[in-house]
Amino acid sequence: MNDSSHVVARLAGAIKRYGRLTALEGVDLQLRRGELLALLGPNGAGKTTAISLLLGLIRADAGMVELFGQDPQQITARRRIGVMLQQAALPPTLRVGELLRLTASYYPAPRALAESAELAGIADLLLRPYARLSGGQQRRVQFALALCGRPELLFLDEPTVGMDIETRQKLWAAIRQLLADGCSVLLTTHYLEEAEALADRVCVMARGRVIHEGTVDALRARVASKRIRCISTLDTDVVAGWPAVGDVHRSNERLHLTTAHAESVVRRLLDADPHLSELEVQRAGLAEAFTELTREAEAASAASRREVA
Ligand SMILES: Nc1ncnc2c1ncn2[C@@H]1O[C@H](COP(=O)(O)OP(=O)(O)OP(=O)(O)O)[C@@H](O)[C@H]1O
Repeated sequence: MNDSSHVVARLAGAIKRYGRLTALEGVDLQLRRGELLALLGPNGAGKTTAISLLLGLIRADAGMVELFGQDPQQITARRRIGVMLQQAALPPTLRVGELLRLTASYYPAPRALAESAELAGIADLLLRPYARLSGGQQRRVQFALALCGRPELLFLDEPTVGMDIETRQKLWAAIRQLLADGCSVLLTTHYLEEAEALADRVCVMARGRVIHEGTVDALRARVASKRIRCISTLDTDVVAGWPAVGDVHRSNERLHLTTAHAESVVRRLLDADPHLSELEVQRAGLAEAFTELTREAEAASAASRREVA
């Protein structure tokens, strides 16, 4: 899988500045055939900028940007991709079916209209004018437009914003089907459960840098925290003073705490409170891992700013 011939999109040392602001500070990123890479990060991290480089919408100030081994502005590379961005400017008077036919006509080997409509779950919307659709329906149409050209690589920038839960899960199922057919997907999302449900790999960005890259499990494992819950009368301030104990709080009779050393903390809890009951230990989810990583990156960046000053 590390063979470079499997790489469909690549940033290497990519730098992008907007005036005095450096939006990307040397970003490396690779997307391989048939995989879904989720690009995560807080607002302003540089995700959209990274995607815009790969789409050829903007140029890097330094570094390498490749789409199928070519300059992203090459039409031969662009014909192999499908794109769903956060904002879509589509002719409002056209009907959904007309929009699909028009978009498919730009591609050399598009899907049949019925297949695209079926995949995106919009078969019942084909005769409706685009502008009259609800926000969630418009997002589904945009998804259909992104996949109608039978792309080898799909860019999905926060695709499920504004969708209800059922629609979101249908879109996830469609994405899984595209992946199974060998399509690669670069997804940005603020919904961590979306990355957890779909991603082969995640790339976490903060302040224009990649601060973590790996599988969802590796990201979780990077954060050693476990959540412990139990019914106990122990004082939260006392427990908070124990070594390796993070946040401690109480809701009614239940004590909640986080720690990187679950075994030793559990032993100590049992020793300190013989009446302790309903003990539960859970590993941290992606949300905790993500929060911890971005907090670390913030702290490191604040420290380097202090050094410079
Ligand atoms: N055209 C532009 N002109 C000036 N600054 C820009 C421009 N586009 C982006 N930026 C800045 O570059 C940085 C990265 O922005 P970007 O949109 O890539 O972040 P993002 O990770 O996609 O954020 P979000 O999650 O909010 O969509 C931000 O500080 C943003 O304000």
